Amino acid sequence: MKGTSNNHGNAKEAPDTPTSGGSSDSVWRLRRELEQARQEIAELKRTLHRVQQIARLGYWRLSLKTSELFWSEVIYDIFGVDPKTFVPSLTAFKAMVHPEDLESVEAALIRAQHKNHHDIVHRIIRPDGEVRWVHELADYAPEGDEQILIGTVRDITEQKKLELRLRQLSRTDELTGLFNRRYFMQRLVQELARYRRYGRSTSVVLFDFDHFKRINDTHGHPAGDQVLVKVGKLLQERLRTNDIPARLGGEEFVLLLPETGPEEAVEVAEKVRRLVMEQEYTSEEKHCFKVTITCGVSAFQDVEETVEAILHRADENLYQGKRTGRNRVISDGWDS
Ligand SMILES: Nc1nc2c(ncn2[C@@H]2O[C@H](COP(=O)(O)OP(=O)(O)OP(=O)(O)O)[C@@H](O)[C@H]2O)c(=O)[nH]1
Repeated sequence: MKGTSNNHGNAKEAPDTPTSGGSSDSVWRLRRELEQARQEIAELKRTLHRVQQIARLGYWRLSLKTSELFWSEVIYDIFGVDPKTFVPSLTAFKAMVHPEDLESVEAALIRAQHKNHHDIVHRIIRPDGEVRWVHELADYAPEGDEQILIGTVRDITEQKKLELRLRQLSRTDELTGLFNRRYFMQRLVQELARYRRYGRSTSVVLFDFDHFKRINDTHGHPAGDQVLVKVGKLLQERLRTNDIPARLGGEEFVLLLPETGPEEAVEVAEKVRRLVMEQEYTSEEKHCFKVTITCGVSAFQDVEETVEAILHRADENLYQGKRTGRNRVISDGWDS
C-alpha cells in the first residue's frame, strides 16, 4: 500500500495535514470537522455577541436553587460593570435594581415559578449612578431538581425616555408648561372617584385674567403671552407639590386642589390672586404693567357630584366675580 507510513505522534505535522490509510483518514476527517465546528462556533459566538450589542440585548441563566447567575457579555455592559471584577449573583443583581422597583422585581421572580414566564420592565442604577430601563423576559425551565430561569435583558432606556417625553408632551400646555385641559380633566375624574370612595375633600379654583383684551391691545399680544408664562411659573413655584395647576385654554387657568376643603381653597385662590397682582410685567417696549385675576372656587359636595357640576359652579362663581367688580375670589358661600 502506498504511503503506509504513519505520522501519528509526529509533533511537526500540522493538525490538518491529511494522512493516507483507513483509520488515519477518518481521524484526519474528524479533526478537520472538529476544527470546522470550532470555527463555526467561534463565528456564531461573534455574531451572537454583535447582534446582542446591536439590540442592546443580553441573556442570562439563573438557578433558583443555588442563586447562581450567568450573564452574557452585553449584560455587564448594560449594567456598567467590569466582567473582570464583577461576579453576577442574584444578590448582586438585586442590589442594582432601582429601590422603587425592587418589590415588583422580586414578586415577578416568584410569579415566574408558577407561571413559567417572567416579563418585567424595571430600572437599574449603575455604579456610576446612571439610571437605565431594562426589559427582562424569561422562561422557567426546570432541569432535573434544578430550577432554572433562562432569560434576556434588553436596554430600553432610549425608548422609555421617548415614551416619557411623549407622555409629558401630551399632558403639557405648550406656552406655559402647565398641565393642559385634557390632563386636568383626567385628574378631575380620578379625584372625584377618590372623593366618592374615601370622602377626601377636593376643590377647584377657576381663574381668568381681568380685561386681558385690553392688555393685549395696549402692550401687544407677545406681552399678553408673557403674562401667561409668568403666571404659569408662579403657580409652579408657589403651590404645593400635589396641587395641579392647568391652563384650560386662552387666558383661563384652573387649580385642582386635592385634600383641600372649600375654605382652604379660598385661601389658596386669595394667595394666587395676590401673587399675580403683586407681580410686575414688562412689555416689549419695556413698559411695566400690572394684571389682576378673578377666581371662582367650588368643592366636591356629595357622592352625587359630577365633574360637569363642579366646573359649572366654579364658572358661575367666576362669572359673578366678574360681574361684581373683578379682582376677587368667589366661592359657594366663602367670598372674599
Ligand atoms: N396674549 C394672549 N392673549 C390671549 C390668549 N388667549 C386668549 N387671549 C386673549 O384674551 C382676551 C380675552 O378677552 P375677553 O374674553 O373679552 O375677556 P377679558 O378682556 O379678559 O375681560 P374679562 O374676562 O371680562 O375681564 C382676548 O382678547 C383673547 O384674544 C393667549 O394665549 N395669549
